[in-house]
Amino acid sequence: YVWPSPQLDALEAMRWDQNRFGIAPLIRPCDLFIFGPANSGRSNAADWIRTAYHDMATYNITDGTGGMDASIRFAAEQARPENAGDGFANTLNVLQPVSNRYVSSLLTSLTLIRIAAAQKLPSRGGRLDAAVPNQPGVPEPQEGLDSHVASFSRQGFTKEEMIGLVACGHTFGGVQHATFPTIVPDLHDSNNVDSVAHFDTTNTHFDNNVATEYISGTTLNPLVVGLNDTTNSDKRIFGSDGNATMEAFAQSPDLFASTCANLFARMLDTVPKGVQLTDVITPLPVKPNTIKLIYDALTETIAFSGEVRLWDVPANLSRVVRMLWDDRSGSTSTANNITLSTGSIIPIGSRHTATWYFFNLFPLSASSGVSSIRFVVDGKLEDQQGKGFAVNDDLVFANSSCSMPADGTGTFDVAVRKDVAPTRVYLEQTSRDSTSRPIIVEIDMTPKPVDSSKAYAIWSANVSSTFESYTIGAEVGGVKITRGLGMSLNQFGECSS
Ligand code: HEM
Repeated sequence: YVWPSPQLDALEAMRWDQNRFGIAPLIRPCDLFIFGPANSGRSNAADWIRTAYHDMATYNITDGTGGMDASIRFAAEQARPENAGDGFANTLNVLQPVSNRYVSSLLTSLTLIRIAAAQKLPSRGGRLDAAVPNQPGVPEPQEGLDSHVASFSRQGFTKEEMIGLVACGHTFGGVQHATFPTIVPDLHDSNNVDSVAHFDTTNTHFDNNVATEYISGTTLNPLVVGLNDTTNSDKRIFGSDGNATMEAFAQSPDLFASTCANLFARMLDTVPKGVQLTDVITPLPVKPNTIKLIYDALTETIAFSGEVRLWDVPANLSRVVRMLWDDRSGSTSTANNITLSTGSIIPIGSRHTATWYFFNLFPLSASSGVSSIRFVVDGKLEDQQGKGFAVNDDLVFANSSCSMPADGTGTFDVAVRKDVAPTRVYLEQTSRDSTSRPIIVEIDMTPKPVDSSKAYAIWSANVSSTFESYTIGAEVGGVKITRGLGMSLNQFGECSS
């Protein structure tokens, strides 16, 4: 995709740049469980994967209802017997706060699956959080094989795919005594105080041991060798094709990994009818980030700062990264270039690196502004195949914005370029609706008297929090536009009176 695209930029960062933008600390080490002691026997990873499946399993391929839409966040869904346990509430407690106008509540859980299961799994965005709970439909262990086959068929999976998906899910975690006391007894194990009977011996890792142990007859999977045969659903499912699929998985870790990557991708992309997923999101080789423009009316300048990420470039301390920019008229003066500060290298798992270069607050003439930037990396031009990286200087925060620490309030000033003529300018604040979906609340701004000697006019609004982050919104020619990096008042000075 072409940068900038606020939604794809956010999804790309969440998917690929986990160390900087999100959830890596919640899944490393693999057995991390933040809702209980280290010896609980449980893990965040297992909870999140089960959550993703239970969210999807309501899908009805006939009418396109249900599917991946974060409806599992509704208490009414979590209260159903098919959703026994606190794993869903735990998952949502962690992931919902990370969601925003561009990233749905369950996206991070999906991201985790992609990271855990197969880095190469294609990743798409565009899922939407449901407004109401879905119909029930998650399979339960006491059901017979025919019922499970019918259930997976309704979800869009064949019998063979059912065997695969269950094996791929059940390489993580296990069955808890507290939730399923008739399947798992109290284990009286000080290394597993929640008495979780794990599906395989490597329950926090993605590997084919669920299959090798099943085929070799050493499995302790409680849904295969449980004392009550009625709830041995994995035994019935795994054996339903004469063990052909499980044999093949046991013989080939690669086949297991690639099959699971496919099936997980299918599971994650099973969305309600009408939801349009994006193209596969791949990491941008060169990605500007945190581009910040701040107008100063006293000096008629714009302070300009930001950073750029180079993806998967070799470590090289002597690399020279320069930035060139076009002013608003599109012309590039040879003076419009700067060498960026030496990068910091952030490993992304064991497979990728992100190397960051920075530029800091240098003033541009407000009458010339900036329209586009490009980079030169060790002499090679990086400009999105000639398109450049567009930068908007039409609506920017003004440094006359100020806070009053005494009462935690303050004033935002937004500078509006005089040729723009918006009918409305407002601050955008992210809030939640009654079902916890992110929504944007608009705080109207009022124009100040115009100073004809300046390139920008100022619009103002008082806000009651110096910590809340706002972006800029405006209506121009009947169209709503969003601008700016989110900023809070405590990033500006104190008000003088
Ligand atoms: C017939 C189909 C299935 C049945 C009857 C079934 C049943 C169960 C049961 C009873 C548990 C124990 C939950 C607990 O104690 O908290 C469980 C755990 C789990 N299931 Fe399934 N499951 C099925 C399919 C799947 C699929 C398709 C996936 C994923 C693709 C999946 C992923 C998981 C995971 C990751 C756990 C471990 C949760 C944890 O340890 O916290 N399951 N399953």
